Amino acid sequence: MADLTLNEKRLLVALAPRGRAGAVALAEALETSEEAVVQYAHLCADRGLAAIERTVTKTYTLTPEGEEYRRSGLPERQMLEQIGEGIPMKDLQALPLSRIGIGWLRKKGWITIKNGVAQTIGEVPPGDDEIALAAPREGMPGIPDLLKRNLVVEAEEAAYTIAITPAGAALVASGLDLREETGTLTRDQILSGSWRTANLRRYSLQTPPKRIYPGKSHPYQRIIDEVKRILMDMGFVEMRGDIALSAFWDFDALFQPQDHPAREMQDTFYLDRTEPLPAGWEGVRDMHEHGGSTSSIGWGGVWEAAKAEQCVLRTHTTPLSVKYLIENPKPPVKAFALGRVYRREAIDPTHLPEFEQLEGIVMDEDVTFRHLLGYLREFYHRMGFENVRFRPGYFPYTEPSVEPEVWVDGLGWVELGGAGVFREEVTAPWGIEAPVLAWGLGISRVGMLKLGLKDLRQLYRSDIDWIRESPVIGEGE
Ligand SMILES: N[C@@H](Cc1ccccc1)C(=O)O
Repeated sequence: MADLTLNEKRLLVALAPRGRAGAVALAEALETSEEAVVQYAHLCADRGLAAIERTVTKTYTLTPEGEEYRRSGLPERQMLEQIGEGIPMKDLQALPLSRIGIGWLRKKGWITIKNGVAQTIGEVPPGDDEIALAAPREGMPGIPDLLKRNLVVEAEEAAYTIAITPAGAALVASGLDLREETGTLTRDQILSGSWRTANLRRYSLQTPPKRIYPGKSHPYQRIIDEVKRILMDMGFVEMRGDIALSAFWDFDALFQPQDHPAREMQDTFYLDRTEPLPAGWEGVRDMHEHGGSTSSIGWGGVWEAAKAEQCVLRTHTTPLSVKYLIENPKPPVKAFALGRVYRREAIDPTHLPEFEQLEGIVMDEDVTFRHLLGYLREFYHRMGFENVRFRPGYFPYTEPSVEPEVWVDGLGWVELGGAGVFREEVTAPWGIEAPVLAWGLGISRVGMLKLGLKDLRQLYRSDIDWIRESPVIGEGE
């Protein structure tokens, strides 16, 4: 029994001659608290050296009202003493305490009422309630009534009795080392060599340690970091940009017609501000109106600068790609952005008005649609999604376009965004000539799936228990 500490040994030694004793008495003998004794006893009990018995006693304290009645008698008793043999009801009602007393007098059958006169039944010995009120103790028959009348309150008190087991007694009989224990060695003890003779406290390998929760980032942030890491591993550089930008960048530069439904107020958050059009905007206007100098015929109609100048909260991260390509028009380009986007969605378990998108572009002399599918498949594989498939899609800025889907057990195919090859209508106004593969993928959905959540909103919670218990994802941690 090397792993008993001095405290448990002392408890056993104190217990041995008595066999069994109350924790309070033991605490006195060991000059410690009752709680400490119970704690040591539990450690002994775990090793089969002692047994603990817990008895709960109920105690009763009088309420102020109960205290008063204990002194002067219950209202019905006080009244009974005043009425004598008989009393007209209205005189009875005029007596002090009558509001409480009359009801009880009748209920207990101490009076009967005939023709407006209350008649007593003579002397009544104290009832169970009165006996209990004098000195309430557990088990008295009058207690429930006193509780109901709110004259006493009940409390529970636990008392512990500890008994030594034969194994415990044998251990004590075999002699226990009761020298002071050393928990942590000091420098002096090491230098002087006195550690050799010190009674070192042993480690208990059976006792489960207290759980500790070191600081860690939010589970969703971990996934975002993981996604960024994967893209960087795949050779992409990160692009960043503003959350608020003009509709020119969010829509027009992406060849989204000015009457496109996604541009409506009910789908997009418009800001009360405008931004001047950037240099080169005329190319975008021409593209919309007639296809510029390409073979495209554009959307036709008149392109309005005022609509393009309106600022919006970005509805996707794709404008970052166009801006980045304008600054880096020569291949090769491999860039990604992971950021928040905003749409006027009604909130439900799978829709939020703000969420994260992963945007990516690959521009090179001879990249094709097949490379695009390869990149997407590779990305999802690295994210842990084995099965990826592509369905034809439509976006005003890509041709061909696809919607990648991943298979999730229990959910089936889950759609995760869009992708395609940028149309000439997007790239030509800026003199970009090499093909550009592009995608915009919902990352909050991925986060939800990877964290096993059923509701997108849970991603943005800061529920501390959830965060504490959430597993650490990603490598290198
Ligand atoms: N921007 C699109 C996704 C997309 C990006 C790039 C190319 C094609 C599609 C969306 O929000 O859903």
